[in-house]
Amino acid sequence: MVNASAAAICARGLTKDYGRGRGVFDVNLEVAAGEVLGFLGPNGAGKTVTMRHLMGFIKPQKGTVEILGHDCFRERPRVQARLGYLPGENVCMKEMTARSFLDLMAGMRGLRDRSRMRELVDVFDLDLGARIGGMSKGNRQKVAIVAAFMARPDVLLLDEPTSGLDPLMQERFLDLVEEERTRGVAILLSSHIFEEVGRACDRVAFIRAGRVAMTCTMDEVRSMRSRGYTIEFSSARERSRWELAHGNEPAKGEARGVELRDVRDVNALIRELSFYDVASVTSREQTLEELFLHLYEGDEPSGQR
Ligand SMILES: Nc1ncnc2c1ncn2[C@@H]1O[C@H](COP(=O)(O)OP(=O)(O)OP(=O)(O)O)[C@@H](O)[C@H]1O
Repeated sequence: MVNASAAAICARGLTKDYGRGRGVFDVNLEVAAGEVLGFLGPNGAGKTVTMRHLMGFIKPQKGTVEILGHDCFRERPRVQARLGYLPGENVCMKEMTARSFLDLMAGMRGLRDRSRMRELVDVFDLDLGARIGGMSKGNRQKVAIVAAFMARPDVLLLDEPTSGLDPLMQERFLDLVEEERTRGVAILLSSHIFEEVGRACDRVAFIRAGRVAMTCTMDEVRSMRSRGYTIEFSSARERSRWELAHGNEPAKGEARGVELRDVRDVNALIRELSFYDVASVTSREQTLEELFLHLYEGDEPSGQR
């Protein structure tokens, strides 16, 4: 079990400038034991560079990166002995079978107890006799997952972990993350899949152009989310009346529905609708994707109603 007192994963002021605006700049991250931090951001934002620093592969230009209180670069063997890393790019050796690759990785880690490896092979329905080079992307990803989790690490760095997995295997993977979190593991999970982050993570850090633009808890995310409403008027004429009152050109045809996004004040909406003949109102919560879209697009948050 991990010591729960200090942050298990900690980056402070992490900077690596590759020139022309590429790299990571003054990145601060903390993940506690038993916590899953989602790491979201567009392509090239700096997620993998940050993870590779945490793995001790790269020396920070400025700032510090520590895992379980140890400097990731200077104390690399000590740090790596306690963490599991699932790289975004799969680097399994192609000529080996899954069994020989996992045996090699276990040997390198000095892992004697192979019971967890066998459990994970069963969970992910992995064919140990298959040659890695002949595997599908998803099956290669399963090999990498078993390799990352089999030593029961205290810290997990997961770079786009479900890429290539089918929906059933994605489910199993998310169950595994939950199990590890309950065991007290600190987990940093980078992803482009908002739904996955919403399900698996306690907090989310959003990185853009190498800088952490926002960090918040999933509870904060939930309270920031607005709701969308679909109003179905009793007739197309009634819908046109609504559109005109809102300065919109009424749509032609017989459609009776109107979509409203980002509704903050539901009472104001209900009061307004009382002047119309409404057939039905249905509501929908803004998705995590819609909430963060402005960060992807580089815009300011869209005006809230
Ligand atoms: N060794 C390197 N030399 C020069 N530039 C690099 C190097 N490694 C990464 N970069 C640049 O740093 C930036 C961040 O890359 P990174 O791989 O961390 O993005 P990412 O957030 O993981 O993106 P993706 O979602 O596409 O995987 C990119 O502009 C990338 O081109």
